[in-house]
Parts: sequence; C-alpha cells; structure tokens
Amino acid sequence: MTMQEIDKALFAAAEAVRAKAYAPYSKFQVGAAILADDGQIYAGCNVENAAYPVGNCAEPSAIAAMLAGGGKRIRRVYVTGPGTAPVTPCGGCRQRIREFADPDVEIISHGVDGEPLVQTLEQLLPHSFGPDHLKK
Ligand SMILES: O=c1ccn([C@H]2C[C@H](O)[C@@H](CO)O2)c(=O)[nH]1
Repeated sequence: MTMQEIDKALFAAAEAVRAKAYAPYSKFQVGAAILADDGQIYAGCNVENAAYPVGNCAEPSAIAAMLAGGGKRIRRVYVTGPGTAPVTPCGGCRQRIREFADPDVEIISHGVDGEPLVQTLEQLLPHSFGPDHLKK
C-alpha cells in the first residue's frame, strides 16, 4: 500500500467510528484510527459522560482497541472531527500516544471540512517524558 492508500484507509476508519461517537454534551464527534505494528488499523471514538470530566477522547479508545486486538506499537495516527480546523489531539492524548509511538510517528489531524494537517509526535509533544525515563 502507498502512503496515500494508507491515509485513505485510516481516514475511512476514523470516519466510520466517528459516526458512532457518544458526544451528546459537546456534540463534537471525534474519530481516531491507528495503523499499528501488526499492519492492522484500530479505531475508536470519544465517549462522553454526564459527569463531564470522566468522558474520554477518541485517541485512548483507539489505543485500547489496538491493545485488545494484539497491536503493540503505533505507526501512524489519523484523527477526524467536525469543522474546518484540524482536530489535533489534546495534551493528555499526545502523552497517551507517546507511550506507544516513536517521536517520528506522524499524526494527521483533520477537521473534515478542511485540509488535513500532518505533524510528527515530536512536533506535537517536544522534549517529552516517556517510558525510557523510568528505566534505571
Ligand atoms: O483530539 C480530540 C479532541 C477532542 N476530543 C473530544 C473530547 C470531547 O468529547 C469533545 C469536545 O472536546 O471532543 C477527542 O476525542 N479528541
């Protein structure tokens, strides 16, 4: 598969799961799709809650799907949401992606009425703290 075909598949997976997002409070449905080290695509949506702070973003849902499906490392991420502005992962999600991705992994942020924005994890989360820091 070419990179273009991979991104097309990631976009389609993010959009398919975004339609199922549970976002009755913000009405801001988000989908995230991960290409994992096993070659599979794993997707997840945001899941809000009446107790607002315990809702979760689409990215951790996709990470959970990856782990449940047998994937171990993140090779590429595609995030879709409403509007024209690129839907970039929030700070907490950048750190969650960091746990499973190398610094050069590209994250594509796409407000579906606008253009996709491609950035590396290093760009989104410079000088990050990660698992290596805990190794003696
Ligand atoms: O990258 C993002 C940004 C926002 N949201 C969700 C959280 C919340 O449910 C809604 C509005 O912030 O969008 C995500 O899932 N991922």
